[in-house]
Amino acid sequence: MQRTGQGETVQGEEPTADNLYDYLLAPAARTPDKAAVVEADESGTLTDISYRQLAALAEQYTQTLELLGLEVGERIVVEAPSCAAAVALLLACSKLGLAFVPVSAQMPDNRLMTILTSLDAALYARAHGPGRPELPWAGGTARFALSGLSIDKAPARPTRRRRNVLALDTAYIIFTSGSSGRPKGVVMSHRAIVTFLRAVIADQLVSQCDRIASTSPLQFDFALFGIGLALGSGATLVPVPRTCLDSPRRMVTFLRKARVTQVHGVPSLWRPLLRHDAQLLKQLDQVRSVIFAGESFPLAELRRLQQMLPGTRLVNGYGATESMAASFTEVPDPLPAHQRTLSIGHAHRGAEMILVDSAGRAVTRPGVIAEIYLRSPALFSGYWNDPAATAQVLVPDPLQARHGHTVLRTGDLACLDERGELHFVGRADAQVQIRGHRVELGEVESVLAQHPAIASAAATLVPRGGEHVLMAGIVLKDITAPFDEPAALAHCARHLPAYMTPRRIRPLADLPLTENGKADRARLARLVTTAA
Ligand SMILES: Nc1ncnc2c1ncn2[C@@H]1O[C@H](COS(=O)(=O)NC(=O)C[C@H](N)c2ccccc2)[C@@H](O)[C@H]1O
Repeated sequence: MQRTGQGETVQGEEPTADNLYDYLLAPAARTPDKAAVVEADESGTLTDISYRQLAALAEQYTQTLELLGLEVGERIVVEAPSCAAAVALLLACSKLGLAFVPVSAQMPDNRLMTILTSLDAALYARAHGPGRPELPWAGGTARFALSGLSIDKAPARPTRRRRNVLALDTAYIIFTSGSSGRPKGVVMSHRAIVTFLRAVIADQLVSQCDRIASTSPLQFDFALFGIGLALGSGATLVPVPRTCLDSPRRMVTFLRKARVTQVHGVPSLWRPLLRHDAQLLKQLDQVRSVIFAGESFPLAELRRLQQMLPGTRLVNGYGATESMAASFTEVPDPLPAHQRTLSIGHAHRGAEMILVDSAGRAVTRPGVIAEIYLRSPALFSGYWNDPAATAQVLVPDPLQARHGHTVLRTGDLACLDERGELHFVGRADAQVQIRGHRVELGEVESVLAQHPAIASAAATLVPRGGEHVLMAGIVLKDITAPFDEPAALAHCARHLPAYMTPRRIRPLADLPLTENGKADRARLARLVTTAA
């Protein structure tokens, strides 16, 4: 449907431009009464929001936002859990060409202020609930819920010049902490995200009968992936309330009650279940597939998960926010006993991952570690207001420089196996040099996790007397058992060269995690240092 510029649409015609609103609400025409999003309230009561109801809520939000006369490209910062109202606000922003910038209620005030200020956001909209009384934000503010969107303070903005929303316009911006620590805004256009979703849905990752449980906070694009996969395929999104994630029993009870068939989550989502209540996993007989992403799934834990979910397809979703993702690879069932690394396979339809060495040459021989470059039509537009950082990662295609293509330099290291599939090795910047040797922290962690008494492990470097020493934190399978550090160190010495053996190994109650549920090596370094 062609937009007249006033935001109206001429009914009947297929949308010409890629737009996330048109793409995600297409099922509303075919199956209006089908559940689009399952809402859980505090008491745990589940309510279905149909595609028709979601479209109506999005329309209601659109009308309220339209009165503000915001120009295409203005930024709306949205503080909410993954829920129907947040999805409706994402749709309303997409329809008006406003950039949806999700943040979580757990984000510290100063980081939120940094994001609001660097974006010069037009509006800071938060889902109903306890606010942030001390937030010194002088811009536009709003609150929203299933009942509607109310503007508390209108932004002072020049009126909209009324132009169409283009496929190149920004659909959303995700802030990642980035290894440098300074938050970078990953700007994704409508064309990038719709192209990506069309490709992965064409790769049969989901069927429209699926009920997809999403467990990541909205500020993590794994949550947006769940929204896109569910609605783009006409399936049903089931956001899992944070309160259900802290207890294995509550999580399993929720997944069963919501009749979930596909579960999305980072590897650490499964750790408490695997450690304390693995038997509960047998109750998830309706779960047909699990998609994990964000970091390598420790193989010992992955094997255990596979045993407890017989017949369930486990999919390794690899990629970066700068392209949403790159590949989805089914874990072989059973995972061969000798396998030490996980395959990240081949890129999704329409994209290609290539290995490039430090001299800019393609690596095609198996077993050679080199950097992954991603060729794809679904790449991000750039980092918000940071052309220098953008130029570091959106680089000329090293294998076809003259064509003018730009490719994504992922900063990830991988190597090819005999079948031409890529295996993830680690982050180039997590590669550490110890006494002149290159050390893969991931390799130290996987050796530690093979120790019979150790459930999971994380390694990091801590400054010590002018140099950096390798330290490790571990979680015991039996936290009541005394930890035999010399035995664990001897285990490492048997499997690793001396320079890769940790100086100390510290037992911890849990491995520290980032807000997105990944191993937090910076926090680990502080923990193991103080414990020393
Ligand atoms: N399956 C992996 N094995 C091993 N290292 C990994 C893996 N998935 C990421 N990573 C790492 O995480 C980095 C990207 O981090 S990120 O930008 O925060 N994005 C994510 O973690 C999630 C990603 N956008 C995504 C969203 C939705 C579906 C799949 C993937 C990658 O460059 C890898 O280093």
